[in-house]
Amino acid sequence: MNSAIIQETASRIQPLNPAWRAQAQARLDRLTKPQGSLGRLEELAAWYVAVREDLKSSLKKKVVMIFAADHGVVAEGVSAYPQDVTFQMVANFLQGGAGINVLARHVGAEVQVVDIGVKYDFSGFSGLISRKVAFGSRNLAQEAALSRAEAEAAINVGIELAQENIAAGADVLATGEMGIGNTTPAAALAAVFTGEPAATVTGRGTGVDDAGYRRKVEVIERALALHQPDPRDPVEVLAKLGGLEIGGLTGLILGAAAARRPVLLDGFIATAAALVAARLCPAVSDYLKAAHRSAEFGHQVMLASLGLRPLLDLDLRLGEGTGAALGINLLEVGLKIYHEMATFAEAGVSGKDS
Ligand SMILES: O=C(O)c1ccc[n+]([C@@H]2O[C@H](COP(=O)([O-])O)[C@@H](O)[C@H]2O)c1
Ligand SMILES: Cc1cc2nc[nH]c2cc1C
Repeated sequence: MNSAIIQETASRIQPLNPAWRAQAQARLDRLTKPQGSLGRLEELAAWYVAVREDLKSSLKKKVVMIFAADHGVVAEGVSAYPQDVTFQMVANFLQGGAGINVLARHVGAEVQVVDIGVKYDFSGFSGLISRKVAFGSRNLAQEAALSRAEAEAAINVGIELAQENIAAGADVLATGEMGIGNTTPAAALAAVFTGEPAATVTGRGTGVDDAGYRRKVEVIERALALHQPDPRDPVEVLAKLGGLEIGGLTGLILGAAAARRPVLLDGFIATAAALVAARLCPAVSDYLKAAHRSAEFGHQVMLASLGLRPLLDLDLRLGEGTGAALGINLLEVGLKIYHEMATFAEAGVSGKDS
């Protein structure tokens, strides 16, 4: 049933119609500036218009969705922090004290926190979206991180939450995640989908030392040798290598694109989810902007394979959706330029050919 929903959602995603982008660019070219001089702010505005298929489209409701989950692979010593930080940070998000809360407040975005697979019982917590598929994934170095049914359920959670948010008026969705250990499955997914060796797409995550880094690369190599994942079956790859939050983000991306809503990608883990989504439906990348290039080694390789050029390069490697939140600001600025700047005719300024 979930697999049919995933297929149906992917089948509704259409490549962007370039006529909308061209019409938006025609207006941008009439504004009082040398043509193209607002660079990527113009690109963002034209992209948003093309995604929404509306020359008057506004950007009001902005949502950052944080999917949180745990990872059995932490038993291999691949993170610099203990697993409990996942649930502790979920509590911090709900109290408004995390980095993402500060940045989301700054850009006027709502933060939603989804328990899709944290190894903790949150009964009694308020404000949390409870969509737990399992109490964490299993250790991908030893066995499949998820069953295929769990992977599909996680993707389906993301699709449903995208649909609910869009029905409630969300204009843009920003990806967030929290999960101690999740740069390991993200790097493993990157290796499978880009075809690069593990060492080329693996970084230090929360900051493992040299020995931890060597262990991490070795764990990923072992997992790839064990599972022999076939990139032509992206859901199976996700199941073997994991991450329930990565599955949730995959669904969020698919659900948003199917409903013509733009998605701002955060860093390394969000981009791993985008790789899964793009294998399910290549046209999905039309609906994505990479908000930033993470300092996590290997992120650039993933972005290049998706054909995405990051907007910001701030050496961020926090996750949570922090880079994506900053991208919201740029998108909003691009649209303000598009809507509010005077044209040459309105301002009585001489154009290039007059
Ligand atoms: O978004 C990124 O590029 C990013 C890069 C490195 C680390 N993180 C965050 O750090 C956690 C994963 O790091 P690790 O070392 O535990 O695998 C997880 O909670 C992510 O949100 C995020
Ligand atoms: C404290 C902390 C906050 C985080 N936010 C996202 N990943 C994180 C990892 C740690 C360790």
